[in-house]
Amino acid sequence: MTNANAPSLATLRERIDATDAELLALLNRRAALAQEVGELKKREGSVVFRPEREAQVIDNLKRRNAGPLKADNIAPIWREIMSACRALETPTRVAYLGPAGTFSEEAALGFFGSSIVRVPCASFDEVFNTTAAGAADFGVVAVENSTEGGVARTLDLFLHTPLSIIGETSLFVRHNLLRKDNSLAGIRTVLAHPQALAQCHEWLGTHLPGVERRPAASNAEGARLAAEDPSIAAIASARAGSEYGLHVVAPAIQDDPHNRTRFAIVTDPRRHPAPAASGHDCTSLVVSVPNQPGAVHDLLVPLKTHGVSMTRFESRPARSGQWEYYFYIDLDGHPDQPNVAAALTALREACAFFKVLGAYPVDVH
Ligand SMILES: O=C(O)C(=O)C[C@]1(C(=O)O)C=C[C@@H](O)C=C1
Repeated sequence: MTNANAPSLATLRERIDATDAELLALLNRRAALAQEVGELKKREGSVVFRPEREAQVIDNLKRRNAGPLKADNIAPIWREIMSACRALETPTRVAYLGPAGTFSEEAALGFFGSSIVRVPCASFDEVFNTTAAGAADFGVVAVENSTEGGVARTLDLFLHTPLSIIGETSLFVRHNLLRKDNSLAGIRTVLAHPQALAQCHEWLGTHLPGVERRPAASNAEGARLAAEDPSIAAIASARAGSEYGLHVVAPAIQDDPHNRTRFAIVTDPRRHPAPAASGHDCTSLVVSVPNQPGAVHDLLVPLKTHGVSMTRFESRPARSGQWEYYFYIDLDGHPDQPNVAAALTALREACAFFKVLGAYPVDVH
């Protein structure tokens, strides 16, 4: 059915062009304001990136959104806008596990937007070291996966690093089998990061039984090598596939269709102070308790007493050979809140080892 009174395609496009011109003028007005903010911060000697402010901007807009734009589209659009505005104030150098095409890179772009200076690294250790040495302003590291649990190396590095967490972001992780030839026949080796091999364990057992599974430094590194040798298949993102010119031989091969990975954003607290409270924050700590009866129970008492919710509790061996553990704990709230501050003080007293890894706005979608 056609409506004789409905505007034509040409008319609608003219209106879109006019609206885009208005949007462009508004975006430039916003960019000029951000430049002024940048100059003010330079005079004050304060840092440019304010994750709590960016979280609040997105939160406010989501609340005001009258549609038809979907609420889920607000965060990605404004992250890009703020990324472009931030870049006018100062460049943001971000270290992550490379090479191009990794999920870590996707997480970095999702959190900071695309107006960043990319600093791809060969390992999680290198991400920490590069950021601590000041060659990057921020690092992005995988912390936990919904299928595989905690990322052991990152958790171990958190123990002694001078860096703090200032943000988090999570990604839906869809793995694909990538190869130079568009078939499963003749694959002799599957290359991927050990986490990805584990997340696709069942699929590999069913579809490529007996094929060697070899760990790679990253999925994208596996894809790069698969582009050089048709007997190698890689498990990586579709983005990595296009980056290295590979076919998606089998899409979405992760055993859990809801597979997600959570990333932490780290920085040097001497150069970038902790984010102020945003109103919707998380505080991450790592603690150990004396190896005696009731010690873990005692750890939880201050949280109950002060009404602080725990959103994550994970243990890692302390490597003392004594069955001692470090506990990685996420609390709901920010140390600026009196009940959270009181719970932290009580916890510090109950623990043999106590380190606040950071307090930061929870991921906003
Ligand atoms: O409000 C600020 O502090 C700004 O610098 C502006 C702005 C923005 O574009 O809205 C940009 C960078 C900061 O991370 C936060 C917000």
